[in-house]
Amino acid sequence: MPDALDATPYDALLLLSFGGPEGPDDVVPFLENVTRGRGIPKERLKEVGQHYFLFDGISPINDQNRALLDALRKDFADHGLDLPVYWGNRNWAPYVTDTLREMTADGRRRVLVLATSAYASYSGCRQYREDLAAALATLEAEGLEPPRIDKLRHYFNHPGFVEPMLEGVLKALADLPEDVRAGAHLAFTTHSIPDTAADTSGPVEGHGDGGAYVRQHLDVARFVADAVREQTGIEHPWRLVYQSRSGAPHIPWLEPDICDHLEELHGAGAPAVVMAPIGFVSDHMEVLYDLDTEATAKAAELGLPVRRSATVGADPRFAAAIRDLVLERAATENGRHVAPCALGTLGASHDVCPVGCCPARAPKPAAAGADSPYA
Ligand SMILES: CC1=C(CCC(=O)O)c2cc3nc(cc4[nH]c(cc5[nH]c(cc1n2)c(C)c5CCC(=O)O)c(CCC(=O)O)c4C)C(CCC(=O)O)=C3C
Ligand SMILES: [Fe+2]
Repeated sequence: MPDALDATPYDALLLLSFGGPEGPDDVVPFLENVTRGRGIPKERLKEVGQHYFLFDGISPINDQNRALLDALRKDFADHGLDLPVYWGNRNWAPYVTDTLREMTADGRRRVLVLATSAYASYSGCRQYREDLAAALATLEAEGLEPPRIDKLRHYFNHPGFVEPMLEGVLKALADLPEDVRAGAHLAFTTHSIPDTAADTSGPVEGHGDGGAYVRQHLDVARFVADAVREQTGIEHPWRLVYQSRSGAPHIPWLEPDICDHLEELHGAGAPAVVMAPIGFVSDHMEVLYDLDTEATAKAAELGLPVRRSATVGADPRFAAAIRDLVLERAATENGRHVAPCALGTLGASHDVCPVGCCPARAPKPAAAGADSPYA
């Protein structure tokens, strides 16, 4: 047995995720949960419902989170880190409020949160902090004393997130027919978000110049493309593109869309494309439908060979990265400095979201940040 690791002052980790339907009857109530008050056109909702029905109404995201929980528990146990791991979601059971109620009953007082979004943005960060604040308010209204909550820093550039991704891109390239491999383009993809949300993502100092969301993705994309060149000796042209746009058509969202990009590359004579979903932590519905179904069909129609590289999922290196981040944060809370791990040029992200980070359209209380109403 290695020496026991210690996450004091933290006494639990909460995996906080999106949630997804687990059968046909869940699809409509799930979509209602997701879109409450968010102004998504009815047409878009019908369309997205069809994506889920194509897969028997089952989102892969819940099983992927169960696999990640197993990987985290195994990694912690193997390394003598005695830290219980819980799971709660925004939009489907187990709901985060219920999980926090259970954690309160179990006597947990200091909780660290791991969100299944790696980058800064309202949808990927502050909205989860709002969910936590709403859960805390509910529990307080029930007369309970819920734990104090902190959130782990963004891990988009942690080696345990980036290295499996790089390996996936190399594998996808190797899987292309040899005659088109050397000329293949890399299309790094992430979730499109409204331009205004992108521009105000991350801390206030970076607003107005494109924002942290795009900057962070570009840094990862460049790092991976450079590493591919170092390992293969071939310079593959690359671009950051977007997928899964929703919202009304007159509102600008990040572009180009992956399907338009494939068309453009084909028109320009590209012989093959690797689609690398660097914005996603696991192969959830956006990856299975928007890339593996829609974009892959588009490529087939064009006669363009494509491969889709793997997401990090429950890779043991990712679980190890989370252990590293937990211990890093615990050390900081104890007044000790440890050099934070980060690849690329941006350095490690902040531990505590500053005031004004990734603002909402309509301000709401958000926990686990400098503007949290909770201690
Ligand atoms: C940045 C971002 C991530 C982070 C990346 C990450 O965390 O991985 C993410 C994750 C996810 N989004 C998901 C599903 C949906 N997102 C929607 C809607 C929206 N997402 C947005 C952004 C993001 N979304 C935005 C700006 C909207 C518009 C409405 C709004 O402003 O809130 C809608 C409504 C229908 C539609 O319009 O698509 C659905 C069904 C699932 C579950 C998939 C599964 O079931 O496997 C996951 C993990
Ligand atoms: Fe989404």
